[in-house]
Amino acid sequence: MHPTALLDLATELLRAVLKLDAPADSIVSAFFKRHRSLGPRERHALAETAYTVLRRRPLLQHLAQSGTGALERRLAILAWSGDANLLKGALGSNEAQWRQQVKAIDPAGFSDKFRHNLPDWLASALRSQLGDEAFWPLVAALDEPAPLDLRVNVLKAKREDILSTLNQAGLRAAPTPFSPWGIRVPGKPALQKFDAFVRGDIEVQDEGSQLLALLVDAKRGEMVVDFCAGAGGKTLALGAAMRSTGRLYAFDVNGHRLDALKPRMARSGLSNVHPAQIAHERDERIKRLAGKIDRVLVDAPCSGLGTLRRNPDLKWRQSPQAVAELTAKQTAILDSAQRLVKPGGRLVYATCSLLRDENEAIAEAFGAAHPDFIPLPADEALAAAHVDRAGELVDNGYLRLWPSRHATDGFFAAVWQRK
Ligand SMILES: C[S@@+](CC[C@H](N)C(=O)[O-])C[C@H]1O[C@@H](n2cnc3c(N)ncnc32)[C@H](O)[C@@H]1O
Repeated sequence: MHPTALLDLATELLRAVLKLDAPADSIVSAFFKRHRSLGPRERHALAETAYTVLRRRPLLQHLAQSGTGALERRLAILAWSGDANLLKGALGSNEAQWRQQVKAIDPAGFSDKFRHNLPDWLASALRSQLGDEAFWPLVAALDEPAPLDLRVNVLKAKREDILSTLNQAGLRAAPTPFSPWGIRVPGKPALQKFDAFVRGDIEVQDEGSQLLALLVDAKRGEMVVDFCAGAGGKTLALGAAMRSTGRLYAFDVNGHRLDALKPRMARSGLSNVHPAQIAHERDERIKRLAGKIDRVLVDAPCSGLGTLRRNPDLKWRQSPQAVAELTAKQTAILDSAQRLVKPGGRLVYATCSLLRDENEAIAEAFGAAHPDFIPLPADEALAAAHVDRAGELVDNGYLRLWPSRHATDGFFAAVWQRK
Protein backbone atom coordinates (compact mmCIF):
# COMPACT_ATOMS: atom_id res chain seq x y z
CA MET A 1 0.00 0.00 0.00
CA HIS A 2 1.20 3.53 -0.74
CA PRO A 3 2.57 5.23 2.43
CA THR A 4 0.09 8.12 2.10
CA ALA A 5 -2.85 5.71 2.05
CA LEU A 6 -1.45 3.80 5.05
CA LEU A 7 -1.09 6.97 7.14
CA ASP A 8 -4.65 7.92 6.15
CA LEU A 9 -5.82 4.53 7.42
CA ALA A 10 -3.90 5.00 10.69
CA THR A 11 -5.69 8.35 11.08
CA GLU A 12 -9.07 6.72 10.41
CA LEU A 13 -8.37 3.89 12.87
CA LEU A 14 -7.33 6.36 15.58
CA ARG A 15 -10.52 8.35 15.05
CA ALA A 16 -12.53 5.18 15.75
CA VAL A 17 -10.43 3.93 18.69
CA LEU A 18 -10.28 7.30 20.46
CA LYS A 19 -14.07 7.48 20.71
CA LEU A 20 -13.51 4.93 23.52
CA ASP A 21 -17.06 3.65 23.08
CA ALA A 22 -16.01 0.00 22.60
CA PRO A 23 -12.95 -2.14 23.44
CA ALA A 24 -10.00 -1.17 21.23
CA ASP A 25 -9.26 -4.79 20.27
CA SER A 26 -12.76 -5.25 18.82
CA ILE A 27 -12.54 -1.91 16.94
CA VAL A 28 -9.16 -2.91 15.50
CA SER A 29 -10.34 -6.35 14.39
CA ALA A 30 -13.54 -4.94 12.82
CA PHE A 31 -11.35 -2.35 11.00
CA PHE A 32 -9.11 -5.10 9.60
CA LYS A 33 -12.18 -7.04 8.43
CA ARG A 34 -13.25 -3.98 6.45
CA HIS A 35 -9.72 -3.65 5.00
CA ARG A 36 -8.98 -7.24 4.04
CA SER A 37 -6.19 -6.38 1.58
CA LEU A 38 -3.85 -5.18 4.36
CA GLY A 39 -0.78 -7.38 4.82
CA PRO A 40 0.56 -8.54 8.23
CA ARG A 41 3.20 -5.77 8.46
CA GLU A 42 0.68 -3.08 7.61
CA ARG A 43 -1.75 -4.46 10.20
CA HIS A 44 1.02 -4.55 12.78
CA ALA A 45 1.96 -0.91 12.04
CA LEU A 46 -1.65 0.28 12.30
CA ALA A 47 -2.50 -1.66 15.47
CA GLU A 48 0.73 -0.73 17.28
CA THR A 49 0.33 2.94 16.33
CA ALA A 50 -3.22 2.96 17.74
CA TYR A 51 -2.09 1.16 20.91
CA THR A 52 0.85 3.56 21.39
CA VAL A 53 -1.56 6.49 21.29
CA LEU A 54 -3.82 4.77 23.84
CA ARG A 55 -0.82 4.09 26.11
CA ARG A 56 0.56 7.65 25.97
CA ARG A 57 -2.53 9.68 25.14
CA PRO A 58 -1.95 12.66 27.51
CA LEU A 59 1.66 13.13 26.42
CA LEU A 60 0.97 12.71 22.71
CA GLN A 61 -2.06 15.02 22.78
CA HIS A 62 0.06 17.62 24.54
CA LEU A 63 2.86 17.31 21.99
CA ALA A 64 0.43 17.26 19.07
CA GLN A 65 -0.90 20.71 19.95
CA SER A 66 1.95 22.39 18.09
CA GLY A 67 1.20 20.76 14.72
CA THR A 68 -1.39 21.44 12.05
CA GLY A 69 -3.95 19.26 10.28
CA ALA A 70 -6.33 16.72 11.81
CA LEU A 71 -5.45 15.85 15.45
CA GLU A 72 -5.65 12.09 14.79
CA ARG A 73 -3.17 12.43 11.90
CA ARG A 74 -0.75 14.33 14.14
CA LEU A 75 -1.12 11.64 16.79
CA ALA A 76 -0.52 8.89 14.22
CA ILE A 77 2.65 10.67 13.03
CA LEU A 78 4.04 11.01 16.57
CA ALA A 79 3.12 7.45 17.61
CA TRP A 80 4.02 5.76 14.29
CA SER A 81 5.11 2.21 15.08
CA GLY A 82 5.67 0.82 11.60
CA ASP A 83 8.56 1.12 9.16
CA ALA A 84 10.18 4.58 9.52
CA ASN A 85 10.79 4.89 5.77
CA LEU A 86 7.13 4.30 5.07
CA LEU A 87 6.24 7.20 7.34
CA LYS A 88 8.81 9.45 5.63
CA GLY A 89 7.15 8.66 2.31
CA ALA A 90 3.79 9.80 3.67
CA LEU A 91 4.81 13.13 5.22
CA GLY A 92 4.87 16.58 3.65
CA SER A 93 8.04 18.58 4.34
CA ASN A 94 6.34 20.73 7.04
CA GLU A 95 5.08 17.63 8.81
CA ALA A 96 8.50 15.97 8.66
CA GLN A 97 10.13 19.07 10.12
CA TRP A 98 7.49 19.34 12.88
CA ARG A 99 7.99 15.68 13.77
CA GLN A 100 11.76 16.22 14.10
CA GLN A 101 11.20 19.22 16.38
CA VAL A 102 8.84 17.26 18.63
CA LYS A 103 11.16 14.23 18.77
CA ALA A 104 14.00 16.52 19.90
CA ILE A 105 12.14 17.61 23.06
CA ASP A 106 13.91 16.29 26.18
CA PRO A 107 11.51 13.95 28.06
CA ALA A 108 13.29 14.81 31.35
CA GLY A 109 11.28 18.04 31.37
CA PHE A 110 7.87 16.37 31.21
CA SER A 111 5.58 16.66 34.23
CA ASP A 112 4.47 13.50 36.09
CA LYS A 113 1.14 13.50 34.24
CA PHE A 114 2.96 13.13 30.91
CA ARG A 115 5.33 10.53 32.31
CA HIS A 116 2.75 8.13 33.78
CA ASN A 117 0.01 8.75 31.19
CA LEU A 118 -2.69 7.52 33.58
CA PRO A 119 -5.96 9.23 34.50
CA ASP A 120 -5.56 11.19 37.77
CA TRP A 121 -7.85 8.92 39.82
CA LEU A 122 -5.89 5.81 38.82
CA ALA A 123 -2.45 7.39 39.23
CA SER A 124 -3.27 8.54 42.74
CA ALA A 125 -4.78 5.16 43.75
CA LEU A 126 -1.72 3.25 42.50
CA ARG A 127 0.80 5.73 43.82
CA SER A 128 -0.64 5.68 47.31
CA GLN A 129 -0.88 1.88 47.20
CA LEU A 130 2.65 1.28 45.89
CA GLY A 131 4.77 4.29 46.81
CA ASP A 132 6.98 5.97 44.15
CA GLU A 133 9.56 3.19 44.29
CA ALA A 134 7.21 0.59 42.82
CA PHE A 135 4.86 2.98 40.95
CA TRP A 136 7.36 4.15 38.31
CA PRO A 137 8.61 0.66 37.37
CA LEU A 138 4.93 -0.32 36.99
CA VAL A 139 4.37 2.66 34.68
CA ALA A 140 7.37 1.55 32.57
CA ALA A 141 6.12 -2.06 32.40
CA LEU A 142 2.60 -0.99 31.38
CA ASP A 143 4.10 0.97 28.48
CA GLU A 144 5.49 -2.22 26.91
CA PRO A 145 3.55 -4.81 24.91
CA ALA A 146 2.98 -8.11 26.77
CA PRO A 147 5.01 -11.21 25.82
CA LEU A 148 3.28 -14.24 24.32
CA ASP A 149 2.78 -16.98 26.90
CA LEU A 150 1.54 -20.47 26.11
CA ARG A 151 0.15 -23.15 28.41
CA VAL A 152 0.95 -26.74 27.64
CA ASN A 153 -2.12 -28.96 27.88
CA VAL A 154 -0.75 -31.52 30.34
CA LEU A 155 -3.45 -33.97 29.32
CA LYS A 156 -1.89 -34.27 25.88
CA ALA A 157 1.72 -33.10 25.90
CA LYS A 158 4.91 -32.49 27.87
CA ARG A 159 6.49 -29.05 28.14
CA GLU A 160 9.98 -30.29 27.08
CA ASP A 161 8.56 -31.79 23.88
CA ILE A 162 6.66 -28.63 22.94
CA LEU A 163 9.72 -26.50 23.72
CA SER A 164 11.88 -28.55 21.40
CA THR A 165 9.27 -28.46 18.61
CA LEU A 166 8.98 -24.67 18.87
CA ASN A 167 12.73 -24.16 19.09
CA GLN A 168 13.36 -26.41 16.09
CA ALA A 169 11.12 -24.00 14.20
CA GLY A 170 13.40 -21.14 15.37
CA LEU A 171 11.00 -19.54 17.87
CA ARG A 172 13.44 -19.06 20.82
CA ALA A 173 10.82 -20.39 23.25
CA ALA A 174 11.72 -20.68 26.95
CA PRO A 175 10.00 -22.13 30.02
CA THR A 176 8.10 -19.50 32.05
CA PRO A 177 9.86 -18.80 35.37
CA PHE A 178 7.01 -19.80 37.71
CA SER A 179 4.31 -21.89 36.04
CA PRO A 180 5.37 -25.49 35.36
CA TRP A 181 2.94 -25.50 32.39
CA GLY A 182 4.13 -22.30 30.71
CA ILE A 183 6.26 -21.34 27.71
CA ARG A 184 7.25 -17.77 26.77
CA VAL A 185 7.83 -16.87 23.13
CA PRO A 186 9.29 -13.55 21.92
CA GLY A 187 7.42 -11.60 19.24
CA LYS A 188 4.07 -12.61 17.80
CA PRO A 189 4.59 -15.82 15.81
CA ALA A 190 1.68 -17.27 13.80
CA LEU A 191 0.77 -20.21 16.03
CA GLN A 192 -1.96 -21.51 13.73
CA LYS A 193 0.68 -23.14 11.53
CA PHE A 194 1.88 -25.39 14.36
CA ASP A 195 0.30 -28.85 14.64
CA ALA A 196 0.70 -28.62 18.43
CA PHE A 197 -1.68 -25.65 18.43
CA VAL A 198 -4.18 -27.17 16.01
CA ARG A 199 -4.19 -30.42 18.03
CA GLY A 200 -4.87 -28.55 21.31
CA ASP A 201 -1.49 -29.39 22.90
CA ILE A 202 -0.97 -25.68 23.63
CA GLU A 203 -3.20 -22.68 24.37
CA VAL A 204 -2.34 -19.00 24.55
CA GLN A 205 -2.50 -18.01 28.23
CA ASP A 206 -0.64 -15.43 30.30
CA GLU A 207 1.55 -17.02 32.96
CA GLY A 208 -0.47 -15.10 35.58
CA SER A 209 -3.68 -16.85 34.52
CA GLN A 210 -1.89 -20.19 34.71
CA LEU A 211 -0.82 -19.41 38.27
CA LEU A 212 -4.44 -18.73 39.25
CA ALA A 213 -5.44 -22.16 37.97
CA LEU A 214 -2.46 -23.69 39.81
CA LEU A 215 -3.64 -22.03 43.02
CA VAL A 216 -6.93 -23.94 42.77
CA ASP A 217 -4.83 -27.14 42.59
CA ALA A 218 -7.77 -29.19 41.26
CA LYS A 219 -7.19 -32.95 41.55
CA ARG A 220 -8.31 -36.05 39.69
CA GLY A 221 -11.89 -37.12 40.38
CA GLU A 222 -12.94 -33.93 42.21
CA MET A 223 -16.04 -31.75 41.84
CA VAL A 224 -14.87 -28.27 40.79
CA VAL A 225 -16.70 -25.07 39.84
CA ASP A 226 -15.27 -22.27 37.71
CA PHE A 227 -17.91 -19.71 38.70
CA CYS A 228 -17.07 -16.96 36.18
CA ALA A 229 -15.70 -19.15 33.41
CA GLY A 230 -16.08 -16.75 30.46
CA ALA A 231 -14.50 -18.27 27.36
CA GLY A 232 -12.82 -20.80 29.63
CA GLY A 233 -9.15 -19.85 29.76
CA LYS A 234 -8.84 -21.10 33.34
CA THR A 235 -11.48 -23.82 32.90
CA LEU A 236 -9.27 -25.56 30.34
CA ALA A 237 -6.26 -25.38 32.64
CA LEU A 238 -8.30 -26.78 35.55
CA GLY A 239 -9.76 -29.57 33.43
CA ALA A 240 -6.30 -30.65 32.26
CA ALA A 241 -4.96 -30.55 35.84
CA MET A 242 -7.84 -32.93 36.72
CA ARG A 243 -6.67 -35.15 33.85
CA SER A 244 -10.17 -34.97 32.36
CA THR A 245 -11.67 -36.85 35.32
CA GLY A 246 -14.23 -35.77 37.93
CA ARG A 247 -16.69 -32.99 37.10
CA LEU A 248 -15.84 -29.40 36.27
CA TYR A 249 -18.76 -26.95 36.00
CA ALA A 250 -18.10 -23.82 33.94
CA PHE A 251 -20.68 -21.21 34.97
CA ASP A 252 -21.15 -17.77 33.49
CA VAL A 253 -24.01 -15.34 32.98
CA ASN A 254 -22.82 -14.65 29.45
CA GLY A 255 -23.89 -17.33 26.97
CA HIS A 256 -21.74 -15.94 24.12
CA ARG A 257 -18.60 -16.30 26.19
CA LEU A 258 -19.52 -19.88 27.10
CA ASP A 259 -20.16 -20.59 23.40
CA ALA A 260 -16.57 -19.53 22.71
CA LEU A 261 -15.44 -22.14 25.26
CA LYS A 262 -16.99 -25.06 23.33
CA PRO A 263 -14.58 -25.24 20.34
CA ARG A 264 -11.64 -24.78 22.71
CA MET A 265 -12.96 -27.67 24.82
CA ALA A 266 -13.14 -29.85 21.71
CA ARG A 267 -9.51 -29.06 20.80
CA SER A 268 -8.35 -29.65 24.36
CA GLY A 269 -9.64 -33.24 24.44
CA LEU A 270 -11.31 -32.64 27.83
CA SER A 271 -14.50 -34.56 28.58
CA ASN A 272 -15.03 -33.47 32.21
CA VAL A 273 -16.18 -29.89 31.51
CA HIS A 274 -19.86 -28.97 31.87
CA PRO A 275 -20.58 -25.42 30.71
CA ALA A 276 -23.81 -23.92 32.08
CA GLN A 277 -25.24 -20.46 31.66
CA ILE A 278 -26.62 -19.09 34.93
CA ALA A 279 -29.10 -16.22 35.15
CA HIS A 280 -27.24 -14.49 38.01
CA GLU A 281 -25.05 -15.45 40.96
CA ARG A 282 -28.07 -16.60 43.00
CA ASP A 283 -29.30 -19.00 40.27
CA GLU A 284 -31.16 -22.14 41.53
CA ARG A 285 -28.36 -24.34 40.24
CA ILE A 286 -26.04 -22.93 42.92
CA LYS A 287 -28.48 -23.95 45.64
CA ARG A 288 -28.66 -27.52 44.25
CA LEU A 289 -24.87 -27.88 44.39
CA ALA A 290 -24.45 -26.16 47.77
CA GLY A 291 -21.89 -27.84 50.06
CA LYS A 292 -20.92 -30.42 47.42
CA ILE A 293 -17.93 -28.86 45.64
CA ASP A 294 -14.26 -29.56 46.41
CA ARG A 295 -12.85 -26.40 44.80
CA VAL A 296 -14.48 -23.20 43.63
CA LEU A 297 -12.73 -20.54 41.55
CA VAL A 298 -14.33 -17.09 41.43
CA ASP A 299 -12.46 -15.27 38.64
CA ALA A 300 -14.62 -12.21 39.21
CA PRO A 301 -15.63 -9.55 36.69
CA CYS A 302 -13.28 -6.64 37.38
CA SER A 303 -11.85 -3.41 35.97
CA GLY A 304 -9.21 -5.41 34.05
CA LEU A 305 -6.59 -2.80 34.95
CA GLY A 306 -3.98 -5.56 35.36
CA THR A 307 -4.15 -6.10 31.60
CA LEU A 308 -3.21 -2.54 30.55
CA ARG A 309 -0.25 -3.84 28.52
CA ARG A 310 -2.76 -5.59 26.24
CA ASN A 311 -5.77 -3.30 26.74
CA PRO A 312 -4.42 0.23 27.28
CA ASP A 313 -7.85 1.68 26.37
CA LEU A 314 -9.20 0.35 29.70
CA LYS A 315 -7.52 3.13 31.67
CA TRP A 316 -9.63 5.64 29.70
CA ARG A 317 -12.80 3.53 29.75
CA GLN A 318 -12.86 2.75 33.49
CA SER A 319 -13.84 5.21 36.22
CA PRO A 320 -14.12 5.30 40.03
CA GLN A 321 -17.91 4.89 39.63
CA ALA A 322 -17.47 1.77 37.48
CA VAL A 323 -15.00 0.34 40.02
CA ALA A 324 -17.50 0.98 42.85
CA GLU A 325 -20.19 -0.93 40.91
CA LEU A 326 -17.76 -3.77 40.26
CA THR A 327 -16.83 -4.11 43.92
CA ALA A 328 -20.52 -4.52 44.81
CA LYS A 329 -20.82 -7.22 42.15
CA GLN A 330 -17.63 -8.98 43.30
CA THR A 331 -18.90 -9.07 46.89
CA ALA A 332 -22.26 -10.50 45.79
CA ILE A 333 -20.70 -13.17 43.55
CA LEU A 334 -18.21 -14.31 46.19
CA ASP A 335 -20.92 -14.40 48.82
CA SER A 336 -23.07 -16.67 46.68
CA ALA A 337 -20.25 -18.87 45.34
CA GLN A 338 -18.97 -19.70 48.84
CA ARG A 339 -22.16 -21.73 49.44
CA LEU A 340 -20.91 -24.34 46.97
CA VAL A 341 -17.77 -25.22 48.93
CA LYS A 342 -17.96 -28.40 50.99
CA PRO A 343 -16.33 -28.69 54.44
CA GLY A 344 -12.57 -28.99 53.90
CA GLY A 345 -12.96 -27.59 50.37
CA ARG A 346 -11.09 -24.66 48.80
CA LEU A 347 -12.34 -21.25 47.64
CA VAL A 348 -10.23 -18.97 45.42
CA TYR A 349 -11.20 -15.35 44.70
CA ALA A 350 -9.25 -13.78 41.83
CA THR A 351 -9.19 -10.67 39.64
CA CYS A 352 -7.00 -9.14 36.96
CA SER A 353 -7.21 -5.76 38.67
CA LEU A 354 -4.36 -3.82 40.31
CA LEU A 355 -6.62 -1.96 42.71
CA ARG A 356 -6.78 -2.71 46.41
CA ASP A 357 -10.54 -2.00 46.44
CA GLU A 358 -11.22 -4.92 44.09
CA ASN A 359 -8.70 -7.20 45.78
CA GLU A 360 -7.54 -7.12 49.41
CA ALA A 361 -10.59 -5.08 50.47
CA ILE A 362 -13.00 -7.69 49.07
CA ALA A 363 -11.02 -10.59 50.53
CA GLU A 364 -10.77 -8.95 53.98
CA ALA A 365 -14.50 -8.17 54.11
CA PHE A 366 -15.30 -11.73 53.04
CA GLY A 367 -12.99 -13.21 55.69
CA ALA A 368 -14.56 -11.06 58.40
CA ALA A 369 -18.09 -12.11 57.41
CA HIS A 370 -17.25 -15.82 57.00
CA PRO A 371 -15.22 -17.12 59.96
CA ASP A 372 -15.75 -20.70 58.71
CA PHE A 373 -13.38 -19.90 55.83
CA ILE A 374 -9.74 -20.08 56.98
CA PRO A 375 -7.21 -18.11 54.89
CA LEU A 376 -4.63 -20.33 53.21
CA PRO A 377 -1.32 -18.59 52.39
CA ALA A 378 -1.03 -18.49 48.59
CA ASP A 379 2.67 -19.42 48.65
CA GLU A 380 1.88 -22.69 50.45
CA ALA A 381 -0.87 -23.50 47.94
CA LEU A 382 1.41 -22.70 45.00
CA ALA A 383 4.37 -24.65 46.36
CA ALA A 384 2.09 -27.69 46.77
CA ALA A 385 1.19 -27.27 43.07
CA HIS A 386 4.92 -27.41 42.11
CA VAL A 387 5.31 -23.68 41.43
CA ASP A 388 8.96 -22.59 41.76
CA ARG A 389 9.90 -19.60 43.94
CA ALA A 390 6.28 -19.23 45.08
CA GLY A 391 7.35 -16.84 47.87
CA GLU A 392 8.19 -14.19 45.23
CA LEU A 393 4.58 -14.13 44.06
CA VAL A 394 2.89 -13.47 47.36
CA ASP A 395 2.22 -10.38 49.44
CA ASN A 396 0.60 -10.68 52.86
CA GLY A 397 -0.59 -14.21 52.08
CA TYR A 398 -2.28 -13.15 48.82
CA LEU A 399 -1.08 -13.88 45.29
CA ARG A 400 -0.06 -10.47 43.88
CA LEU A 401 1.35 -10.43 40.37
CA TRP A 402 2.74 -7.28 38.74
CA PRO A 403 3.88 -6.72 35.14
CA SER A 404 6.86 -4.83 36.58
CA ARG A 405 7.98 -7.59 38.97
CA HIS A 406 6.82 -10.84 37.37
CA ALA A 407 6.43 -10.01 33.64
CA THR A 408 2.84 -11.26 33.87
CA ASP A 409 -0.39 -9.30 33.72
CA GLY A 410 -1.47 -7.89 37.08
CA PHE A 411 -3.41 -10.48 39.09
CA PHE A 412 -4.67 -10.94 42.62
CA ALA A 413 -5.93 -14.05 44.38
CA ALA A 414 -7.01 -15.00 47.88
CA VAL A 415 -7.43 -18.63 49.00
CA TRP A 416 -9.51 -20.09 51.82
CA GLN A 417 -10.23 -23.53 53.15
CA ARG A 418 -13.68 -24.16 54.59
CA LYS A 419 -13.68 -25.62 58.13
C1 LIG B 1 -12.64 -12.10 34.43
S1 LIG B 1 -13.89 -12.71 33.42
C2 LIG B 1 -13.58 -14.44 33.41
C3 LIG B 1 -12.42 -14.90 32.56
C4 LIG B 1 -12.30 -16.40 32.48
N1 LIG B 1 -12.31 -17.01 33.80
C5 LIG B 1 -11.03 -16.81 31.75
O1 LIG B 1 -10.09 -17.33 32.37
O2 LIG B 1 -10.99 -16.65 30.52
C6 LIG B 1 -15.31 -12.56 34.40
C7 LIG B 1 -16.53 -13.28 33.90
O3 LIG B 1 -17.55 -13.14 34.88
C8 LIG B 1 -18.78 -13.22 34.22
N2 LIG B 1 -19.82 -12.76 35.15
C9 LIG B 1 -20.30 -11.50 35.35
N3 LIG B 1 -21.26 -11.51 36.29
C10 LIG B 1 -21.39 -12.79 36.71
C11 LIG B 1 -22.22 -13.44 37.68
N4 LIG B 1 -23.11 -12.75 38.38
N5 LIG B 1 -22.10 -14.77 37.84
C12 LIG B 1 -21.20 -15.48 37.11
N6 LIG B 1 -20.39 -14.92 36.18
C13 LIG B 1 -20.47 -13.60 35.98
C14 LIG B 1 -18.57 -12.38 32.98
O4 LIG B 1 -19.50 -12.71 31.97
C15 LIG B 1 -17.14 -12.75 32.60
O5 LIG B 1 -17.11 -13.76 31.64
